[in-house]
Amino acid sequence: MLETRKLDKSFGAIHVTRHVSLKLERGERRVILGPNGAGKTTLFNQLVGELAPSSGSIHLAGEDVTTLPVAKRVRRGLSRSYQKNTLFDGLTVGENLGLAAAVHTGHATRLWSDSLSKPEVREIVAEVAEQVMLLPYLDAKVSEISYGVRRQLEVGVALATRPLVLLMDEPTSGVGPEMAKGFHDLLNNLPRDLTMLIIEHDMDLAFDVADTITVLNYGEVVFDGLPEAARGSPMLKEIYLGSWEDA
Ligand SMILES: Nc1ncnc2c1ncn2[C@@H]1O[C@H](COP(=O)(O)OP(=O)(O)OP(=O)(O)O)[C@@H](O)[C@H]1O
Repeated sequence: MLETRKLDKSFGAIHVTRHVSLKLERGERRVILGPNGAGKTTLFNQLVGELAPSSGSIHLAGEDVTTLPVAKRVRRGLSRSYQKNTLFDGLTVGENLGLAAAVHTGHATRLWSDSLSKPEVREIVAEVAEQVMLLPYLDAKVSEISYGVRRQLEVGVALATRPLVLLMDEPTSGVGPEMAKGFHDLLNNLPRDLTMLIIEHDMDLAFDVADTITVLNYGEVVFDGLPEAARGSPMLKEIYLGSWEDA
């Protein structure tokens, strides 16, 4: 469903992504782990289309999307949720979901209240709000919701485009352990055919959510396999300088 082939990225003399080849099957949930500076965000930015790779290619559902801009990738089914997501603070949770759905379904009009009343848009809002547990907050203004609920809404906005692949960059960063656990449950309850790639620093999320784990170190894939195998790997323990044992 999502594949990278020998992806490389350098910033001048700094080689940040080194021959990264990944292959995610439909419905696979993969977590990309790595210590600070391993190149996780740089890889994420290439996948979403914000950064052009120096060489190599990116494929979505069998098509080469390496040179496609962000919006075109979203239209092809590659959606992302991350802190930089622009939520509209003055609008409600439901309106934010509705606008994302309206743009995706081609119902976006100048008068956005018209767009939101379209049956197809309302249907997506109801479905997504349930998926990301936002039903109690639909009428709340974004400026009034908690940080944790914002993170749920960011995932909801990404899901409102009905993606094939959902990319997330550190979805629980800045969220306390209890809320993070709730967030992991939320991810686990998303439709099984949705392919997910999650960039993460925290190993707890990897073990709670991942079908497969990829570990980057100095821009290179140093592990690619099942969570159980990652847990027992001395090399990975070393990379994480002992923090592995806290997981
Ligand atoms: N635009 C840039 N120009 C130069 N170097 C960069 C640029 N972007 C990233 N780097 C370097 O690439 C390396 C990897 O950075 P990146 O942010 O991708 O790592 P990361 O694994 O996401 O780290 P963290 O967990 O700290 O966010 C770092 O050494 C960083 O300084």
